Amino acid sequence: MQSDLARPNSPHSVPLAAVADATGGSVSAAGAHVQVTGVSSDSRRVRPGDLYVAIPGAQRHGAEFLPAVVRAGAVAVLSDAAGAALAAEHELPAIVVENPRAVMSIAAATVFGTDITAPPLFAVTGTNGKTTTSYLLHALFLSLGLKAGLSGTVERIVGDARLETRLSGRLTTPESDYLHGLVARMTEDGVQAAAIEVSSHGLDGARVDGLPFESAIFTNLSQDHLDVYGTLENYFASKLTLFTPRHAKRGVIAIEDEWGRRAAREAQIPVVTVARDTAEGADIADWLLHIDTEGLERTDFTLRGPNGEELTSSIGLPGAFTALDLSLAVVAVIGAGLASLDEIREALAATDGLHPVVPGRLDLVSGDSELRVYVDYGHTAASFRAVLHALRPFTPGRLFMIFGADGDRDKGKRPEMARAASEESDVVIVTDYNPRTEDPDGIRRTLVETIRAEFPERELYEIADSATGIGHAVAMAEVGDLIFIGGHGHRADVEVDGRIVPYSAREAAVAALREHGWLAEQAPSTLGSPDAMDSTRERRAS
Ligand SMILES: CC(=O)N[C@H]1[C@@H](OP(=O)(O)OP(=O)(O)OC[C@H]2O[C@@H](n3ccc(=O)[nH]c3=O)[C@H](O)[C@@H]2O)O[C@H](CO)[C@@H](O)[C@@H]1O[C@H](C)C(=O)N[C@@H](C)C(=O)N[C@H](CCC(=O)O)C(=O)O
Ligand SMILES: Nc1ncnc2c1ncn2[C@@H]1O[C@H](COP(=O)(O)OP(=O)(O)OP(=O)(O)O)[C@@H](O)[C@H]1O
Repeated sequence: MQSDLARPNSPHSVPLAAVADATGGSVSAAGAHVQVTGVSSDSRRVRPGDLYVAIPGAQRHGAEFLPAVVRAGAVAVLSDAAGAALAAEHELPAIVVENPRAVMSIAAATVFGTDITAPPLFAVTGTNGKTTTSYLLHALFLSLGLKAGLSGTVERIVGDARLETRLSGRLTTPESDYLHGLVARMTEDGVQAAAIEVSSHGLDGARVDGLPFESAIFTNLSQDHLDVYGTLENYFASKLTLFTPRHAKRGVIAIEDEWGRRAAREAQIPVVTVARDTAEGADIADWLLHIDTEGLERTDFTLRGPNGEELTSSIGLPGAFTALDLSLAVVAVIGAGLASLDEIREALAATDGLHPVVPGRLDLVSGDSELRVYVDYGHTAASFRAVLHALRPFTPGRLFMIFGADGDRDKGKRPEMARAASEESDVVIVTDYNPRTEDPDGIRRTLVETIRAEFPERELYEIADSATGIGHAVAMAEVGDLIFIGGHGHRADVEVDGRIVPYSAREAAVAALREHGWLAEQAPSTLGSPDAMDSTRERRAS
């Protein structure tokens, strides 16, 4: 596992006793003169000089990995009594606390120095749009001439350096030791502003504790993760903890439905609200977004502030919701004092709007082929609706929707996903998505039965293999049609029967487009680069 970006290159040395003081733990006598230079809760990331945080997890106790941790050069342990006893067997000094995960952020902040200095950090939470809004923030920072950072589902970015999450533990919101190390590295590398995706799991797991967020953004809330939370109310309560002084100085909240309005009412920090002028919350929003023109290539908008100030600009993505995500980013940047509206207007005007690259979200994988094919990571009913609604008006032919549902996650959301997938599309192809340890036939059955019962007129195919389903859609498609592949997004693998198997819907789509003559043969390295992709510009012989 690579971990380089989440570590400062020149770490400081901190007395173990100082970490014990900060965490309120007791340190064994052997630790009196020990110095630590890093913190890790994952044995696979331990470096010489580290304090290893041995966490009792649901699957394992981190102390099980002490032999590997010692070999990797850890010099001390922070753990509960059971972990500390095992550490003594390995002659490692230990700080003993009741709940190691709860205080890990304090240890990490003390060692990595993030309690003293950090770039302005912008947190983004919500069911849909965390990744999108984080990339829009990142693109906005860059357009303002700032050195920028990002941490999210797809990758971690520090200036020009990038690390994919599949190489760094996969979590959208990594553990606090990782995040504090990453922020320390950002400081060291001169990053001037960073966007951090914050999941509800991250909030509950104390993963963002101790990070001084200048601003916290709430995009929206809809059904997801009810396997963990039981009710939307509990899920909402988890998200809302971000909007407290413990985490953030101020907030920016989209108030397009009752969840957003409640978030604004119940937040315990000063918040500013944003809504489209057509949305339910428009009458009370501080900032109003008007969509001037929608298209597949760009969305033109005007954002009006509470004092009559205006920003007319555009975003190089389809969907009014992407303009809303950008508005949240703009208002957060202004609120945090990072730039004025005039400076943002000037920066965006210089490039005729913002042209972000959001990996795996509304990702046009067909280049300039006459058949448009999008791959997208969205895997909730709300995101299906938002995207299909945005694409429908610009699809003169048939709209193909290819999707499946996650295994081992919130089974209750599957029927609503099937509805959302079918409402505005003409052809629906249900495939396997990411079954994990669940029986994929059973997952498809729920989706297919819902569509058959509620949309009997819909042209429906059940094709287990995702690549075959994509191939089938491309083979049937004609000029004017549009294919939307929901779920896989940026991912290059899926979990089947508990095993990680390589699979890229993006590559499957490009291969099918080539096979059926929509795209000329190209070297794979040009994949996804519209300029480099030759369209056959001829109607495929059907
Ligand atoms: C429910 C949950 O979030 N669990 C997370 C939690 O697991 P856990 O506390 O049970 O830990 P464990 O696996 O028993 O391991 C105990 C300790 O041993 C350590 N260990 C483990 C193995 C090893 O070889 N060496 C080692 O040191 C672990 O780092 C950990 O410190 O801590 C682990 C270590 O960080 C995470 O990998 C694990 O995420 C699991 C895999 C997961 O799937 N989490 C998902 C639900 C999640 O957090 N998702 C959200 C995004 C949700 C969304 O919006 O879509 C996210 O932020 O990613
Ligand atoms: N404001 C929004 N409202 C509804 N859908 C949105 C919004 N912003 C983005 N989306 C769509 O939602 C889906 C998920 O987007 P994105 O990956 O940015 O969200 P996320 O919160 O990071 O999701 P995840 O936690 O699953 O990674 C995509 O289809 C994206 O186009």
